[in-house]
Amino acid sequence: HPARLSCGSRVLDLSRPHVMGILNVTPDSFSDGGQHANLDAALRHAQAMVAAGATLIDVGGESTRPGARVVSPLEELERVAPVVEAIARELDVVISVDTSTPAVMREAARLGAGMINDVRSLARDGALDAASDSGLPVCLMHMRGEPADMQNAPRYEDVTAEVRSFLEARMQACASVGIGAERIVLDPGFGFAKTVAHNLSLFKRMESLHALGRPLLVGVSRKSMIGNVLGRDVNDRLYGSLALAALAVDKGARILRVHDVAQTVDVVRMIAAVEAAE
Ligand SMILES: Nc1nc2[nH]c(SCC(=O)O)nc2c(=O)[nH]1
Repeated sequence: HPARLSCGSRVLDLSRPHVMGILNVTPDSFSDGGQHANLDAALRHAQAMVAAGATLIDVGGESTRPGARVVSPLEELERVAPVVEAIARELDVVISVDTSTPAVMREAARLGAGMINDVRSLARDGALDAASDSGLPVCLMHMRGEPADMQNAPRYEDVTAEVRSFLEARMQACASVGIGAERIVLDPGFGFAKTVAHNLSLFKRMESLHALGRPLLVGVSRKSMIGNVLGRDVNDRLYGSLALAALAVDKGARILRVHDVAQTVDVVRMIAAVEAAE
């Protein structure tokens, strides 16, 4: 696949792996300061991740963790818009907006976002049109149901085959509103409507998704698939996250969505050094 992804005013060279830093602007990730303090803290966090080598920052205003409560579009917009505007003004980085809400997609694109990252693959009313109108690239991710119920005994015959056909179908939905394949990034959706066994099998077989001909984004950082295997809680999953980051790059993933940017950048750099050797 052509490795250049045009992200608004910037171009990402996806012939090599990139690290996407996670910037949660949900209340549970906020300090208890006021809105301004939180905006300042968010901008400083983004700045640190860019300094550490992140070439994308993923700004999310709605927690999509299992059981997360629903956020109103207005509330989500009030959290996300100021942060996108500040990063677009202050930093040289591709801003990905992690949202399923059409109004948030439109406003973020207007404020300088360079990519739409929708865990619901543009399923909500108006999302396909909002993404199409934005002109931005879109990450399509596999998920079933909603965070409130997606982990209730998910079942698959062949999880990788079903994820692949889901993503294929969403690519066709995108094509039907003029979002060409060249604007698509694909994501298996680790941790969304999947058991640990499903996640590990999907990870092992993720290379079959290359048949769809689009770059892969992988988000496994600090997730429960690591916690379950290692028996570690969320703040002790760095080593497991780095192991999977290395494996994902080895399997051809081109965007790694992570919390621990500096550490993951070192993993990517070591792999690049080996690949560049004689
Ligand atoms: N594209 C994409 N977006 C995401 N947003 C989250 S939120 C849950 C968490 O970080 O634990 N995960 C993902 C992911 O895996 N892929």
